[in-house]
Amino acid sequence: MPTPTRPLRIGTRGSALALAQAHETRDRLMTAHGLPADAFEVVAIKTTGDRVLDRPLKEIGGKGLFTREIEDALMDGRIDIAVHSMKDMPTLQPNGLVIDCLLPREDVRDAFVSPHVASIAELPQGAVVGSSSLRRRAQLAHRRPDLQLVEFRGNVQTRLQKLADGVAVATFLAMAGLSRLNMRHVAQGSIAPEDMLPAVAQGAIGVERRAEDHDCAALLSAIHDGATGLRIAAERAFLKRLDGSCQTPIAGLADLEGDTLMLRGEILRPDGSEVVSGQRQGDARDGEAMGDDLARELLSRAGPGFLHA
Ligand SMILES: NCc1[nH]cc(CCC(=O)O)c1CC(=O)O
Repeated sequence: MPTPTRPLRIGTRGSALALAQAHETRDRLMTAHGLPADAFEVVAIKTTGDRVLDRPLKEIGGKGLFTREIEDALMDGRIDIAVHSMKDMPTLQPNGLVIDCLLPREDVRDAFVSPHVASIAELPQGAVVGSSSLRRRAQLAHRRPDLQLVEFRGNVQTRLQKLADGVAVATFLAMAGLSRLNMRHVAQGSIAPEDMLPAVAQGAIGVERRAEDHDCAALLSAIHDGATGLRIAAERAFLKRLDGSCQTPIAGLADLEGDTLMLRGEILRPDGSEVVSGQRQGDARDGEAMGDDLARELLSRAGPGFLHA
């Protein structure tokens, strides 16, 4: 809890997007509780994922590449809360930490980004596309096996520079990240979920705290978005059953209409040669069971070895 003598320390990664997300969290807390900006302090923390830029993420391996150091700081009391892209979060939090505060979700779609080409359909035969996301690579390879995929890591500016340098003719980014950076204009367009199902929890920000920190729990409950919470719970239950390692292309999206939740999910072979997809619809309160059940269905239809072949 912020006091006149000690501001509430908000931990996050140091990237422009992470800082924008931390500031959004701070602004929502200020508004909800009538607190001044100096009741908060944003603390930037470097993670392994930020440090190692010369290798594909799947090679560095391990879960929580972008989160471990931040969770350590939270457990040690060096920060009071941590702001995360839920897309990057492992499905289980370490003992003693909880995420029960989700901010209202941004645009869930992927953006098609290219200086020269308007859409996936208009990419010339054999064009070079940059992406380090296993999901996006597999989805694209499935739809356009002719395209050539190259690894593309780094922050948004780095990736745009690579496009300007001609390393690739197009890439993909989350619309949510571009929106939060006021950079939607760099996208040629957004891709409908029917054409490219987003990553589980894409566009959602979660705020993590120590489980026993009841002051922070009370502070955060005022900015929790219930609808986002229900959607993310269903999507992450789906992911958890699949035990989405970083090696597995998985996509999932839940939508809410009133009390009805619709969940779509898919798993792919990394080379895009096969996709298994399905959906569930039901009462939003059963979202986690739906996610688990859909994952079981996809696993059994895919057969043994699909995810790790
Ligand atoms: N894996 C990196 C990452 N984690 C969250 C976002 C974007 C913001 C979001 O999805 O909430 C991104 C970058 C991207 O996919 O373009």
